Amino acid sequence: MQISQQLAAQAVGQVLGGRNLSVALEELFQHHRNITPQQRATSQDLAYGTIRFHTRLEAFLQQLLQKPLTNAFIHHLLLVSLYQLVYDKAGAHTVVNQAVLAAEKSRKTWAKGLVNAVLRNFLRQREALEQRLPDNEAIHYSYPQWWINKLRQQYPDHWQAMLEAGNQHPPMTLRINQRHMATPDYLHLLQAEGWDARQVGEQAIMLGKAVPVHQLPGFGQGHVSVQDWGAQFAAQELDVSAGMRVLDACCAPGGKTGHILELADVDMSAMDNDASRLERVRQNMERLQLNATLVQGDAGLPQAWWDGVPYDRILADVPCTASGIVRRHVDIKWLRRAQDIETFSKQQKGILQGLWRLLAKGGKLLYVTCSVFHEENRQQIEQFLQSHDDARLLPFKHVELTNNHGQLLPGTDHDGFFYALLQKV
Ligand SMILES: C[S@@+](CC[C@H](N)C(=O)[O-])C[C@H]1O[C@@H](n2cnc3c(N)ncnc32)[C@H](O)[C@@H]1O
Repeated sequence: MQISQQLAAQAVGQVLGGRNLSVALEELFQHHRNITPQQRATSQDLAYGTIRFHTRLEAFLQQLLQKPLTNAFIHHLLLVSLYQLVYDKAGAHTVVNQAVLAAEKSRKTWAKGLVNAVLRNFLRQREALEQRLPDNEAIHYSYPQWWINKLRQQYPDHWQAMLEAGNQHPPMTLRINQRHMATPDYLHLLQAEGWDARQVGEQAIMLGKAVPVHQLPGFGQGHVSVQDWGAQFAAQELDVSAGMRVLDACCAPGGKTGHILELADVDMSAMDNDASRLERVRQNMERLQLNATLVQGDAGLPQAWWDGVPYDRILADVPCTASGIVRRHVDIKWLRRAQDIETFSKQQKGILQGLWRLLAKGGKLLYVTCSVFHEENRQQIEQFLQSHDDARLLPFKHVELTNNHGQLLPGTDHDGFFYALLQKV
């Protein structure tokens, strides 16, 4: 556990310094190639959990320190250990002993005693410390205050549930490749092997417990992919049929590209501006045994890559704040700044306008974000409709989208997404 606490503490430090969590962890694992898969998984769990509840853990720690702690590693090691003591199932004494050993390795003579004292004090006074936590929303929910304020203002009836949904462990949801197998058949196969699984959507099965993908029956043969149920609405709403010319703009890593191609034999162009992410699309198409023409380019500047033939369907899964998927990308809470919303919103506007010109008359464009902020979603579409007489908004197939004007609120069964289906008239 000690090495996992140590790596998690380093990763937490990097995220609080502005780095992406998965990149930070990957780099640490590269430097510690001898750790076991179990230690790797534990490091990841501890880093994710500590980042998820950072504000609350910091508030506990501040009550336990007599003077400010200047050593960043020890500070983050204490946060990770507190996370374990508050939220994790590991035994309290093991957590403390291992943290003390990790502190000893830092070669600071004072650190061992301090870590021991802080964590044991926490165990002794836990209830009192909990009661003395400041009555403050940012600490209660563990989100930046600007984020809480924005959700409260935009979702007066749902903001608390949305904040709490973002602090849950995300479910692992599968998409069954209809070209290979019907969803109920794959579910029977899983259940016959004793898996805890249930069907949640037409092609979606949710697992009771996350597993490494290579353990999924038929993963290598392309029978199944991992994709949140809410993300699976995209291919279904796009309303594709055989022979259509389809553009999946902003496609990488190709989750939705694969789904569209599983549903219909379309002529698919999959584009993204990031070459390394396009490579992942290529690998995914290979695994699924599907064909797409991969294009590298800027979706907002189609003159550089478009061949001039209009598309029947366009999927615009635009870059966004990702505020609807914080339970999967916990670092987003701390990496985003309020002003990023405007930057994304401008970029989204440019992409939407650029792509609209490529759509055939009568064709449909599905605009998608994994955000819950109105500026990127309903306000973006309202402005687009005001400035484009040739665009009309179409109704959805999914009642979950109809209920909330295209905004899928994050909940137990899916992440938060926004959808708008536009037709060129
Ligand atoms: C939300 S992700 C797409 C997820 C993908 N549709 C899927 O379902 O797997 C957004 C993608 O947009 C790409 N991107 C960002 N800005 C872009 C631009 N100006 N032109 C094209 N792609 C862009 C990013 O590289 C990223 O892969």
